Amino acid sequence: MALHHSTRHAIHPADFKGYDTAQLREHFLIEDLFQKDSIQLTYTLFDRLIIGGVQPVTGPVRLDSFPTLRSENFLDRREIGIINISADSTITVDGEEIALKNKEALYIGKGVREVLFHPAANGADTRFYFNSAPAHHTYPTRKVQLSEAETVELGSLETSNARTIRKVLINSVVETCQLQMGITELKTGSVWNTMPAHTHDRRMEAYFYFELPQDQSVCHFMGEPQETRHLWVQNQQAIISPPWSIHSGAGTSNYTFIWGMAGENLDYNDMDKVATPDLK
Ligand SMILES: O=C(O)C(=O)C[C@H](O)C(=O)CO
Ligand SMILES: [Zn+2]
Repeated sequence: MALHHSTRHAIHPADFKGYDTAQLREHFLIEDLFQKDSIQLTYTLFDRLIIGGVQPVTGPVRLDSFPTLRSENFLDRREIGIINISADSTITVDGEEIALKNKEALYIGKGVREVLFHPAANGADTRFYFNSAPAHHTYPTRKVQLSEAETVELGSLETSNARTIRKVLINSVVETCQLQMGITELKTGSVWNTMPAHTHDRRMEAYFYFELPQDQSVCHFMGEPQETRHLWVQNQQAIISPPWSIHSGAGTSNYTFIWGMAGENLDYNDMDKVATPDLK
């Protein structure tokens, strides 16, 4: 089976305070999301979100179940949101072929039996990033184009945080049980995402950084607002953000990232913002 999985446990913020660099990276950074012809996934016990990457090269890659799920099919009790971060390609959902251009998203509801990720027809590099959460209702499979996303412009060049937030899988656009996903693009010259920072105790979140130019990195900040730590993140790596943690980063250049959330509600604006001078 071309699927590699690992589990990350939920961490108490009092323990988090004592972690050194290696422990922070072991528990919160996902470094290896793409391997030829396989699915690489991390099952986190924060809201049981699965964070994964698929890189089909020589043929289709099937989204198989794995022992942790104890279900016949991956989506027997789950929903999934997939974003194409590469060349135009296709995904087959129970026999129906769906074409996805770069940055287009696909929501697949609970109960689908077979999902196949196909390499691009012209042999171009093909990569899909996905988040999956437990689901208790079946909502229809739906492709979402970037033009359909709820889009907001935030920040400014003066504060180095001018960015476009595209809420792609959000309840004003598509029905989901608990998943929300979107794409935030930093403008040239802007480096700070999610500043002012926030927490949302009702939801955990994952950030996947990409389109980071070669030799550039993002310094990601996490932790309770008065007890923050940082991790250096490279292109196409992801961070698990517990509900009690801020999630904000500054790059050595601009970049793009996909955010995904699961938890208690579907209210994107349910955030506890932290005034920047209060961060420690
Ligand atoms: O740059 C931002 O601000 C974001 O993209 C924020 C995320 O969407 C988020 O943290 C949602 O809770
Ligand atoms: Zn957030």
